[in-house]
Amino acid sequence: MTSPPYQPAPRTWVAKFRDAFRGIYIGVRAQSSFVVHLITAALVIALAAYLQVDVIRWSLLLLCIALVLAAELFNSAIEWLAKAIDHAENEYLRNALDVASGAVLVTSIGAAIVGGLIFIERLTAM
Ligand SMILES: Nc1ncnc2c1ncn2[C@@H]1O[C@H](COP(=O)(O)OP(=O)(O)OP(=O)(O)O)[C@@H](O)[C@H]1O
Repeated sequence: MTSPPYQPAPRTWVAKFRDAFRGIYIGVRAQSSFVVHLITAALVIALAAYLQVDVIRWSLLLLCIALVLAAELFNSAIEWLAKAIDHAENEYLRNALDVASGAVLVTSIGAAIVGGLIFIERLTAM
């Protein structure tokens, strides 16, 4: 027997933001690798402050951090969906989960390259 379709009540903007922050909280809690990303982000911010990078480089570094964290949140969302769809082994879910992990890897490599270029340029100019 299938359940009737769930129809959420219309939400206020406050409720939309509350749900979005709830999503961030759940996404962070579900991903053990978030700790690594947060520690890396803190180190990048500390190094950028120490090296006094300019506003353009600050923007690039913060954008990279946001991209990696957003990719992790999407990865977490797909993991929750996968759990809802099937608890048995499923080749399609395996592909979806691996593609989502690949997306996190791609953004992390890109962020590492951008951060590396910015810090190497600043350090060699000192
Ligand atoms: N239902 C399934 N059917 C087939 N393969 C699966 C299934 N669930 C998970 N997997 C495989 O196991 C891997 C890890 O699954 P999952 O991402 O849920 O675990 P995790 O330890 O929470 O991962 P992460 O370290 O990204 O948090 C997936 O990338 C996928 O290859």
